Amino acid sequence: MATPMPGRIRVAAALAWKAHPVAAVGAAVLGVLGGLAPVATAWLTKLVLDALVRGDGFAALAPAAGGLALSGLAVIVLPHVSDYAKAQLRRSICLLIYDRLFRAVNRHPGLSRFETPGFHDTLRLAYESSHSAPDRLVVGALAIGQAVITLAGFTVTLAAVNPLMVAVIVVAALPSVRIQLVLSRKRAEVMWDITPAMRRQVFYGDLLTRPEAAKEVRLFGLGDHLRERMLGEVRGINRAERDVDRRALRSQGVMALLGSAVAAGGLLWAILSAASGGISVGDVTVFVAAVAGVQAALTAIVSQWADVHNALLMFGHYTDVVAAEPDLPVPREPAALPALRDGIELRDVWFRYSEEHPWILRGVDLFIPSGRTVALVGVNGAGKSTLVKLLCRMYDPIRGRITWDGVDLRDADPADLRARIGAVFQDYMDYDLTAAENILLGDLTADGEQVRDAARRAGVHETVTALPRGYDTMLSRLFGDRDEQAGVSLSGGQWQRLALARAFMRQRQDLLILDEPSSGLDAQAEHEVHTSLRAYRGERTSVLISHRLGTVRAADLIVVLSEGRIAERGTHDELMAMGGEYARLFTLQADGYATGSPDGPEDSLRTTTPSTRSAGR
Ligand SMILES: Nc1ncnc2c1ncn2[C@@H]1O[C@H](COP(=O)(O)OP(=O)(O)OP(=O)(O)O)[C@@H](O)[C@H]1O
Repeated sequence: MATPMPGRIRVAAALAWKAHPVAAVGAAVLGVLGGLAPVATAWLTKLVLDALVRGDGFAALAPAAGGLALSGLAVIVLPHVSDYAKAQLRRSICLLIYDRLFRAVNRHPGLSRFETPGFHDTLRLAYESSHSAPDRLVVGALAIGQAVITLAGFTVTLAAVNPLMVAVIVVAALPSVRIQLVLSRKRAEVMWDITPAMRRQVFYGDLLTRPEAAKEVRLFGLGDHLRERMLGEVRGINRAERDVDRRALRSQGVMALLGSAVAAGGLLWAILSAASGGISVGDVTVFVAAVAGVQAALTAIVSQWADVHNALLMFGHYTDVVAAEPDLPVPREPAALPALRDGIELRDVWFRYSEEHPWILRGVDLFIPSGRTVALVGVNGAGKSTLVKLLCRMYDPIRGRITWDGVDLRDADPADLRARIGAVFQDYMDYDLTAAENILLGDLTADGEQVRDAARRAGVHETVTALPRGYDTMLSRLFGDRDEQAGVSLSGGQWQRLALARAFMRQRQDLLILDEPSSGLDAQAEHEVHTSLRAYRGERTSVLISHRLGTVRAADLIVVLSEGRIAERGTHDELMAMGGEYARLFTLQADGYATGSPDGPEDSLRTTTPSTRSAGR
């Protein structure tokens, strides 16, 4: 739910105070002095001029002249000091707000928030505006404070010379205030409306620039098509922004004309009054300064207020993200999750990604005994990866429950659960970091020996040591050392082995989840990895997903998922004897190898296998 405006102001003020109290107070004090300086200058100028006209001696003039020199100095110096304090404040707020924003993002233990477009847009706007919105809020509020002080000083000044003029200027400024507020709301609305287009623009831009996409973009000749689509988005964004700018230009132009007419009328009155002896020459100068000062202060207040208002609207995205409840409920006192003894049980588990999506799992009952290997097989979209995401508690079942030795996963802290799990997902990550860091991310507390050990087990140690800088080689074409060494990129299968090594880093793991762990490996490598995995799995509980049925035949239990339901279960021999879907698929693959069919085992599976991630690299 959106945080109300007063709440946002409170949050922004608290942020400024927390970020840098000295800079915040300094900026406020400098703002007050900066607001008073022009008024003091105008008054002192009047005093000096009137004294000169009266023919007073230097002694009588000296205090006012000295004061004038000082206030002139203040008018020149204060803005610089104030800018320094505000910049200091801005940097500190930026640091603090990034910290809070990403803490809030990390508070969501599950995935659902990241897959909700609305939240995604809010997050993006919060991130993009977080380095500017709070700063604009605080700096804008300080500028308003300063302008209010100047306004008050000049209003009193003006009232002393011509009270009617005060009323005329204020009334003339009122429509401008209203217009600025409407405009700032409109700008925030436009910003929200164009966010999806901006996301698409970034997406197309990424496709045109990312090395991963460059291959297909060239192969299919997509460059111009993608460029056009990106430009289409930019044109749409520009149109929306231009419409608001035009509105602003029209209304602000009218307001500027009105202000000039009022100022010209005032000047005429002052000159005529001075000519007829109604007011002094000093009064004319102070009057002219006051009219300009009041108008400038009102303009500053109005435009700053519009900016503050707009920043408040944008800041609302930050407060929304920070206030959002975790996507999965985490109990205050989570149940302990000791090492797995009996097993993990899914009892009548139903799941869909949202109410708009179809059911993906429909009443799954499954027991994964401790120390055993359970293989999940089934056609594309059967729900295998979804099931393992539920095991990691990336989502909670909509109905039914999953228990870990009898403890409902909903009662556990997801962090405790994940500390007990090692996993390689089908869509594992390649990190643009060094080879060692790519593995170390599996357990940040580990040392170099553990990293090498995991690499050996995943069969990637030799590959890594052969790299230009061994484990310290940057595995990135984007972030290589500019002068010395271009980054190195690995093959799909090598990346996959690194992901395996990362999963092996979890020392306390009780459950090993392998979702297509060898999809990108050559036959020899696949054989080695599976031998190594079998040895490594040892007594560990593991869940293995693979479309290559030869790799799952040794599993203690093979489960065939079909349209979210368990269609068959048993050992390889039992399922073959049953003569159902598993037997059909297995025979299809085996025949492909045996007959050397031109369709081959891989092709015969193409109706059922996913296009693996590495295949796309
Ligand atoms: N984040 C998501 N949001 C919405 N739908 C999703 C999401 N992830 C998966 N799905 C849908 O859920 C269904 C099951 O997907 P899942 O990845 O679990 O299948 P799978 O059995 O692992 O398939 P594959 O063999 O192709 O990897 C698919 O229809 C997919 O479109």
